[in-house]
Amino acid sequence: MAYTQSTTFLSNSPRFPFASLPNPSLHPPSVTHLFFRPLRFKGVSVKPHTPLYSLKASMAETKNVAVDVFEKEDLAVALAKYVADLSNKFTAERGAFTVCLSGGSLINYLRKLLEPPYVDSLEWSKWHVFWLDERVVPKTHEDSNYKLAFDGLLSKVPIPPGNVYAINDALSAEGAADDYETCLRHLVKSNVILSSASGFPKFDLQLLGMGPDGHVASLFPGHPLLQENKKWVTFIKDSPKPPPERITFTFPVINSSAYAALVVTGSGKADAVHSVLRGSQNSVKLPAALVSPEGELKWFLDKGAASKL
Ligand SMILES: O=C1O[C@H](COP(=O)(O)O)[C@@H](O)[C@H](O)[C@H]1O
Repeated sequence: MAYTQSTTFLSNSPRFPFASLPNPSLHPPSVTHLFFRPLRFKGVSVKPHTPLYSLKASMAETKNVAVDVFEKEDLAVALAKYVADLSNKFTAERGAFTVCLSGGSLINYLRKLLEPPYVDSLEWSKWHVFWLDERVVPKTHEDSNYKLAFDGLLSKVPIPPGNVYAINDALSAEGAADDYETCLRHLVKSNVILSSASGFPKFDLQLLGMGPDGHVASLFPGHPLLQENKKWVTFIKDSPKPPPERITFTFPVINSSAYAALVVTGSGKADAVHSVLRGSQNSVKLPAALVSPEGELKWFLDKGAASKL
């Protein structure tokens, strides 16, 4: 017998040494465990892209949240499939796929897109790539989110250069934010980016990371920018994480997207993950808890990030 769905097996298995396996009786009513996926054992590795376990969370503001926990390598496989499926869906439906990247660890987790079957089969020419946030540094600087994505992904796939919308690095933070918003408004007018009923741009997919403090894009805990509800793109000059000057999408833009994924790994983020997914309704919300897209939100966690759930 190579399969099991028993939580007892998982708890006892040396391969899956969860200190705190999800226990439905411990959860607030807002988070319910749906099921444990079948896992193979006896020397056979976990099926590619099979989550170790999945949670379904219905957070206050978000109707549709899924949380999958993976071995690190499986996370990259699953994320590639998720992005590829959405690329296929949107390119078939409307001949374009608008995808927004974050910086940080996310880019490395997209690496499987550079392998078969995706590298040769995706309609890269129909991709339009944007950034949720960018540091106000030259594009050649080590801190540049553009450089990170270019070196790790974009330079290796045939996306037309004109479809890669980098932030203007010759401008001040304020100027670059205004310039990027103008660019987005133009692309909404020309129907490259769809428009949501609320009037904000509706990207097909936004790929977010989360810092150990719970920040997403360049929206940091307790910062007044969390309340910005008019601008599409704004700037920050006092980012608690260096470099201090950045531009960032605002929450109304993040939350207008059709699909959003939060890719979070490492035990250093376990407290923030716990606060976002298990925090009480009355507690102060970390920025990641304010991610609430019109469409679907999916969390990709590794065991470390999920270790306090
Ligand atoms: O500064 C930033 O940090 C976040 C999180 O990065 P990670 O390395 O902890 O995953 C990232 O999503 C954001 O784009 C970046 O500017």
